Amino acid sequence: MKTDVKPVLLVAACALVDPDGRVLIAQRPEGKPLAGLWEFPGGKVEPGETPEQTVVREIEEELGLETKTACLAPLTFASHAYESFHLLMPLYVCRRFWGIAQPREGQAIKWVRPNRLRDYPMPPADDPLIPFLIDLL
Ligand SMILES: Nc1nc2c([nH]c(=O)n2[C@@H]2O[C@H](COP(=O)(O)OP(=O)(O)OP(=O)(O)O)[C@@H](O)[C@H]2O)c(=O)[nH]1
Repeated sequence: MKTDVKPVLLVAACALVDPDGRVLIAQRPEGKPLAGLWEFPGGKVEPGETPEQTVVREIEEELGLETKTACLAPLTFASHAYESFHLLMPLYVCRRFWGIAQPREGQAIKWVRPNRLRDYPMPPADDPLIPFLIDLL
């Protein structure tokens, strides 16, 4: 039997929740893997960072929003085998952030009710996360 060894990639992502209980999703720009799919803000955990620090940094870089690690609550995680790596992605929820979300990297963004998330094609790793957001919100 062939053993399938893939590197584990740690990515931290966050569901930003607005006062109406809507969640922010961003569309991956052209030219990136999985372009056109909608995803939660976040990115790869860089050496020396905690996953919470990654989320705080990425939200600032991608959306111009400020938050703090203490404002992130863990909700669930994705564990998904992609072709060349295995994604491990904690999903945090954040209701306390400052600023107005502005797409800073050419991506489209949308605030969406969790029960409408299925209207937006997301990466396969994200599908199992949606029921947790529906239950929470
Ligand atoms: N941020 C984010 N990434 C996700 C989600 N779902 C999912 O499968 N991913 C995967 O996790 C990885 C995120 O890495 P990233 O956004 O930092 O990396 P990237 O591919 O844009 O590359 P780069 O930023 O190094 O250019 C990608 O492979 C992406 O497809 C999600 O909901 N949010």
